[in-house]
Amino acid sequence: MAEVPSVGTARAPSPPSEPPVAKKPRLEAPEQPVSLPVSTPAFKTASKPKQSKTQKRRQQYNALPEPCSSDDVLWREITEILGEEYVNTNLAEETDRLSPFEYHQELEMQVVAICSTGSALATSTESSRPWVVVVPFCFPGETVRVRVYRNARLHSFADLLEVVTPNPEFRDNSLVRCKYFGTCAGCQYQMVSYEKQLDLKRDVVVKAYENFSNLPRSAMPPIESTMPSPKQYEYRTKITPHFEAPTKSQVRDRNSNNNPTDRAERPEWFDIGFNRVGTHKVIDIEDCPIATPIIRETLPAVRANALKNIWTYKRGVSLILRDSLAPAPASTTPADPATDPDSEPHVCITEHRGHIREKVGPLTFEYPASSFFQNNNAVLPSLTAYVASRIAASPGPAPTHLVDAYCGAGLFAIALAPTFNTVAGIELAADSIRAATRNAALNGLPADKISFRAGDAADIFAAVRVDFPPAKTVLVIDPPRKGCDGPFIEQLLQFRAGTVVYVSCNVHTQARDVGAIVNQSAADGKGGKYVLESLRGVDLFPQTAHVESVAVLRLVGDP
Ligand SMILES: C[S@@+](CC[C@H](N)C(=O)[O-])C[C@H]1O[C@@H](n2cnc3c(N)ncnc32)[C@H](O)[C@@H]1O
Repeated sequence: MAEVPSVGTARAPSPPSEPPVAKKPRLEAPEQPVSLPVSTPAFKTASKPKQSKTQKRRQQYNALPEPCSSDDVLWREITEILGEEYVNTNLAEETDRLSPFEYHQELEMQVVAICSTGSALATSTESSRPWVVVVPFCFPGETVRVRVYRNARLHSFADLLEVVTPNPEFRDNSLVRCKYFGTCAGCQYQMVSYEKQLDLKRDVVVKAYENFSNLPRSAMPPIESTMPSPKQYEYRTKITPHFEAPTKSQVRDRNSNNNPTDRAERPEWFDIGFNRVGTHKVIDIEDCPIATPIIRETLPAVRANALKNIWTYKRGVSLILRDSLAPAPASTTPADPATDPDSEPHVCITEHRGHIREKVGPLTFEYPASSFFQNNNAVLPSLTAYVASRIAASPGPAPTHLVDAYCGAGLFAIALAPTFNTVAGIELAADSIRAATRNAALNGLPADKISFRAGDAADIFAAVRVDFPPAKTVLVIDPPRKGCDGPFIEQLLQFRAGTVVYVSCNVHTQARDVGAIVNQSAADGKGGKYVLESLRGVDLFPQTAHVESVAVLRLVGDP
């Protein structure tokens, strides 16, 4: 028997089944991907009659998951296991919520697949009907004992109780380095060799493009092996442990207790850390081995301080611990390209209003602690070098102009700038734009070569239309998890940059957007069409199921 993570606390039972009110949607593939908001209607729709809360809840209960959401990713993989016909029949006959399993029923199951969310999908030959059970921390080929804690549409969620038959192809429990692994929701794969983790992440990219891009296989390039992170532990440069404030009754209890010794102790309800797997409940975490050394060293003091002040908090708090290089003696001096970031002294910034300084290869970046920057510094030199190499592989004349949409503090714009004549970046967050402008100067890039503006990403096209020759322009896009919106894709197709590099922290919305760009460019008759030239996952978060992805699109044919 393999050692298994401890089981979570008892969970609330599933909500009672509500009678469905509307016919359920079927699963037939839509002619156009349902999720593409590529054109917004030019007309105003009639205002809908107001719904009661119950009606809204019923509608949500009956609706299929929002396209490209993690529920949707799970749902598609469940459908693949059960078969579309079976799923459609159950939806039509409204038998999709008739679970064969009771709340807290214990079962032995066979794991048949690993889902892109990192959980395993299991079935049982003893089940009275085909049904999938979603279980964390196990792998295909394993027999596991589980306890059901929630029933949903044609699937249930369960805690792992025991791995009855482990699969050594995936599992080596001696690799686990964290005492919270199996309870904390942060990591999924500590018991998997790093090589295998990279393979699992490649599979996520493959499945994302199969399920969400609406592209035929012939339009997909061979998907490269996942780019590894040089550090597999102690890489995370930012963590945000959180805790709940005391409730009114906890405050009352404390005030009625006159014993000062008791008052000084840690209240038994006080937990500070990350969520317990499968819940929104915080568990107490004293150390996080994927965080950088300075963050691990600082965490005990930050926890102690939160505990000292716990009775002053009125609502839950999310703390921040961010790794930074110690402030430069004079931060306006250009970065010393020879210095290795690991050999410089680090500090941990715990103030949202603090400032971070970070080196990516020879480049220096400074930005406010509360704003976005990639959380794995160790892999950034390989990531930016890979993007540069894909751009350089352009078959035509070398590109001269670069647009960095969703540019944050200027990571890609600044790292790629040396081979371009002119660079423009755009970003919604004004403080990130101020940081990007300053970072360009810090790295010796003149303002007449590189400029940044605050605004919606779609606005960049109006700004560069006159001066940037589309065929010699590279467009880098790195949007948030929800991907690009319709107006942005419309503008992108209108502008038709020679190369588009799409960097993404959500390969599912990336697949949807890339599919839209490829398919629409072939159909809109505006000259040239985009082909997906390369696709590669990048591991920014070892030990977790998360994968980032870089897709390169090239405009081919006469523009
Ligand atoms: C995944 S981050 C990438 C940042 C940057 N490329 C980097 O690697 O550091 C996405 C960025 O998009 C910005 N953003 C979100 N919505 C946006 C929009 N509609 N237009 C422009 N920027 C946006 C966010 O503020 C965030 O900085």
